[in-house]
Amino acid sequence: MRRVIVIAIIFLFALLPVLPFVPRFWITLLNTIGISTIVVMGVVVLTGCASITSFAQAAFVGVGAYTAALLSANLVSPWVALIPAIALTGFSAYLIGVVTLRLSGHYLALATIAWSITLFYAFGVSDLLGRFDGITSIKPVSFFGMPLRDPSEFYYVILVAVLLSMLATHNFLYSRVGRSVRALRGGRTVAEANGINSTAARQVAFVYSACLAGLSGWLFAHLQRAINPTPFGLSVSIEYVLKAVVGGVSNIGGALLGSAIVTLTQDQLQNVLPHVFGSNQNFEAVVFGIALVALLQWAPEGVWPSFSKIIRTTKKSSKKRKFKMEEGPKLPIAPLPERNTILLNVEGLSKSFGGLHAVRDMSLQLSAGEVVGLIGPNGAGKSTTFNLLTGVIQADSGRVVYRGQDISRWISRDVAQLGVARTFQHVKLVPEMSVIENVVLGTHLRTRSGAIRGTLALNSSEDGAAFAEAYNKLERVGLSALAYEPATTLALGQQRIVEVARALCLSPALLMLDEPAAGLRKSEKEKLAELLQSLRAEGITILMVEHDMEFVMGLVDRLIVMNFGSKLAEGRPDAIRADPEVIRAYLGGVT
Ligand SMILES: Nc1ncnc2c1ncn2[C@@H]1O[C@H](COP(=O)(O)OP(=O)(O)OP(=O)(O)O)[C@@H](O)[C@H]1O
Repeated sequence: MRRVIVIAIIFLFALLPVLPFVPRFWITLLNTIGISTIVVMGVVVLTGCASITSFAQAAFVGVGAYTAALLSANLVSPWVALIPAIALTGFSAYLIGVVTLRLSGHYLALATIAWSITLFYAFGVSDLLGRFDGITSIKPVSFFGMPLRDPSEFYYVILVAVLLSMLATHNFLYSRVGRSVRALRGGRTVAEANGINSTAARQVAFVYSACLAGLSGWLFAHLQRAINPTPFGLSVSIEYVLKAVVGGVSNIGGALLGSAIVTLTQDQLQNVLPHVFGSNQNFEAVVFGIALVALLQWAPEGVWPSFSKIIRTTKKSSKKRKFKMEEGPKLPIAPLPERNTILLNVEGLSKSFGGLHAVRDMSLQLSAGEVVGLIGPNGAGKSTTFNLLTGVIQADSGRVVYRGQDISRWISRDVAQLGVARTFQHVKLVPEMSVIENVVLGTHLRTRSGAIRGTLALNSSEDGAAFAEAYNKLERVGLSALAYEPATTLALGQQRIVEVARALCLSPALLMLDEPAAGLRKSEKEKLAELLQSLRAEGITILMVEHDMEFVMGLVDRLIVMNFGSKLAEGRPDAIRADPEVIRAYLGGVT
C-alpha cells in the first residue's frame, strides 16, 4: 500500500509541468526545492547521523557547479561531466576532512566556516572561473539530442536526481558503513569498542555529503546555465543547515520537508510583506527569523517527527523497520584459544587522573575458558581497569599481554579485532537505532561491505547474514521479541542485556561484562547466569565486574578483589567470602 502511495505521488509530480493550470513559477520553486533537498540530505547524514556540523556545504555545491561548467563548456557533454563533478567534490571534501575532522564540536564547525570562506574567495579570484562575474553560457543538458533549456524540461532531471539520491542515501544509511556512521550518535567509545574506525566513519559521512552537494552543483550549473560565487557562500551554507534543522536532522524526509518549508515560506514572505509594510525593505528576513525561533520552540527536533506521526496515525500502523535475514553464508567465527592456556596477562598496570591513583600496580591473569569476577567497593578502580584492558584509555605504566601479544598501547578497535568484546557500566546504546540494529553493530568486524556496495544495495547477502546473526544472539539472551523496538524504550536492565548480545556478535574469545546484572529482576538474573554458564561451556572466557554477590559467587571460578586501585585479594569464591580483609573492605557492607 505504502509503495502504491509513493508511486502515485511521484507520478503526480511528474505530471505537474504538463498540467495547464500549474503556473510556471511553481516549477521554478520545485526545481529550487529539489536542488536544495539533495544538499540538505547531506546535512542530515552529517549532522543527524555523524554529529558533525558543517557550514561548508554550499562551497561544495560550488565545486560541483564549477567543475560541471568548466568541463561541459570546454571538453565533454554535461552527462560525462557529472561523474567528475561528483568525484572532484568528494575528493576535495576528503582532503579537507583529513586536516579538519580531527577537530570536534564548535572547533570543527568554525573550521568548516573557514573553509567555506576560503573556497568562496577561491572561486571569486580565479581567472579560470571568471572571477566574481562567474561563468556564463553553460551548455544545456541534452536528452536523446534534445537540449533541456527550459526549467520545466530540466525539472525531470532534478526529479530523478532527487529520487535517486534519496534511495542511495537510504541504502547508505542502512548499510554496514552507514550504520557505523549512525553509531557515532552513541559516542565514539561504543563505535570503537565494536571495531568501528570512528575517524574513518566521520570521513565517509563528510565525503558522502559532499558528493550529494557535488550532484546538486551539477544540477544548479545546468539549470541556471550561468554561475558566480554568490550561491556558494557562507550564508547559503547556513541556510542549508537551517533547512535541515527545520525539517528534522534525523530523517531523509526531513531534508525534503525542510527545503520545501523554508523555500516556500521565503517566497511567500517576499510576496506578501511588501504589501503589508508598503515598502520593499528586507522584512522577510526579520519575520522569517522570528518564525524560525517560534518553530524551534514548538518542534525542537524539526517538523518531520510530527509530520511522520500524523501519517502513522492516519495509517493506524506503527512503523517498525524490519530487516532481511538470510541464513545463507554464515559470518566467519574466530577460533577460540585452547582451554586453560593463558589468555590475558596483566602486570603492574597503573593509571592516575590528576592526583588520583585510580589503578595502582594491578596484576592479574586469565586462563582461557574461566569465568572471573572483579569485585570491590565503589571507586575501587574496576571500570578503569576494564577501560585500560580494552584500550579505551591508555595506562601510565604496566603491561597487558593478550594471547602472547603485547597490547598495552593498542587502541580500542584494535583490541576488539583480537576478539575482546565488552559491555559498559553506563549503558551505551545508539538511541536512534532499534534493538537489532544496535546488536548488529557487533558484527562490524565480521563483515566487509564498503560504502559503495552499500549505497548501490549490493550488500544484501552479507547484511542478511549479519542480521540473522544479531537476531540469533537476541534469541540467545531472550530479547528477540523486542528486536524491532527502539533501543532506548527498553528497561535499563534489558538494555544491558542488549549490550551482551552485541558483544556476542563480535564472536569474542574474551567477554568483559561491566555490571551485567544491575537492574535485572530475579528471574532475569537466573536467565543471565544460565547464558554465562553456557558461554563458559563453549570455551569463552568471561571477566565480569559485578556488585551482586549472590549472582557472582554462584557463577565464577575465581574472584579478584580491588580496593583503592590495587588488588586486595584473589581466590576461589569460598576463600574470598571468608577473607577478613575482604570482609572489612567490601563484603561487610554488601548483602
Ligand atoms: N575519566 C576519569 N577522570 C577522572 N577520574 C576518574 C575517571 N574515571 C574514573 N575516575 C575515578 O577513578 C576512581 C575509580 O573509578 P572506577 O569507575 O574505575 O571505579 P569502580 O571500581 O568501577 O567503581 P564503581 O563500582 O562505583 O563503578 C574513582 O575515584 C573515579 O572517580
